[in-house]
Amino acid sequence: MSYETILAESSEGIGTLTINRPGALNALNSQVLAELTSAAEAFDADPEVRVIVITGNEKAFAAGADIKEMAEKSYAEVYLADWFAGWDRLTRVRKPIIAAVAGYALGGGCELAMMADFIIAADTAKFGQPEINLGVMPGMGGSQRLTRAIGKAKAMDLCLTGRFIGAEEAERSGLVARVVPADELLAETRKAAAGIAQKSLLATIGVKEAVNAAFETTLSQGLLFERRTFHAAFGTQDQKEGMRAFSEKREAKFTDS
Ligand SMILES: CC(C)=CC(=O)SCCNC(=O)CCNC(=O)[C@H](O)C(C)(C)COP(=O)(O)OP(=O)(O)OC[C@H]1O[C@@H](n2cnc3c(N)ncnc32)[C@H](O)[C@@H]1OP(=O)(O)O
Repeated sequence: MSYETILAESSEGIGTLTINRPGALNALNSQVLAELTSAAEAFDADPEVRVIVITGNEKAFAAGADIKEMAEKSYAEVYLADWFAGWDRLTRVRKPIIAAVAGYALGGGCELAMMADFIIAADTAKFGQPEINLGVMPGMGGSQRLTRAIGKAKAMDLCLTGRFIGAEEAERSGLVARVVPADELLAETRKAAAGIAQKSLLATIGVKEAVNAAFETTLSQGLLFERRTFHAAFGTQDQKEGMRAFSEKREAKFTDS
């Protein structure tokens, strides 16, 4: 499958999606939405792919939803088309997704990064929700995911002032999992992805579902979900292999069974 606004390639169990609209700082238009979500779904269905990486270029992960595409839309148009609802497709991908962010991750770009399971940021990364400067507000999850990630005070600060934060503040705030030198971003992200790709896919999907459940359920429901998912692991060959390999002091060879 070939795409115009993204590059999709896979090797060694890692599917990489690179947003490719450099002239517009990777602004997320409808075509990017359609292509990125379709490509992510294709990787999700591809047995050769075990982890997905979403990235941009050194100047921008994505400088937001495409302002020029939206500017003249009416309320009826965006409401009836349920503008941005299509991004929910990405959050239904079951395999782990890592966002590798360098440069600007603003508005929809920051929101896209937060749809990933975790973010690895270059020291050049700049995050923000500047929609307020355009007379609107976040619309791809910023008011919800940012608040859950960094708490009310900081989310209010970013969404109300529109200020940008650097990678270090983003890591301190809990938005970003790790910060790495810009020229090592892709190598470090691939290293993290390769490590995850070695694990049992049954276990990685279990982890993803359980951690995400923490945002959707009460503590007691979440703990029960975690425990039942943990119990289910004992029905897999991968649990036997993982625990035997430990006792036999060797690397486990998981078979996703
Ligand atoms: C509304 C919702 C729900 C979500 C959103 O995401 S709204 C968008 C939020 N993002 C922003 O408001 C950021 C907009 N961009 C900027 O403020 C600046 O581009 C910058 C600070 C990120 C970088 O400034 P710089 O001077 O380095 O680069 P520019 O000359 O401004 O940009 C280069 C080129 O890219 C086009 N561009 C940048 N961002 C967008 C965008 N979000 N949508 C559409 N186009 C964008 C910019 O117009 C310029 O292209 P032209 O030279 O052809 O005008």
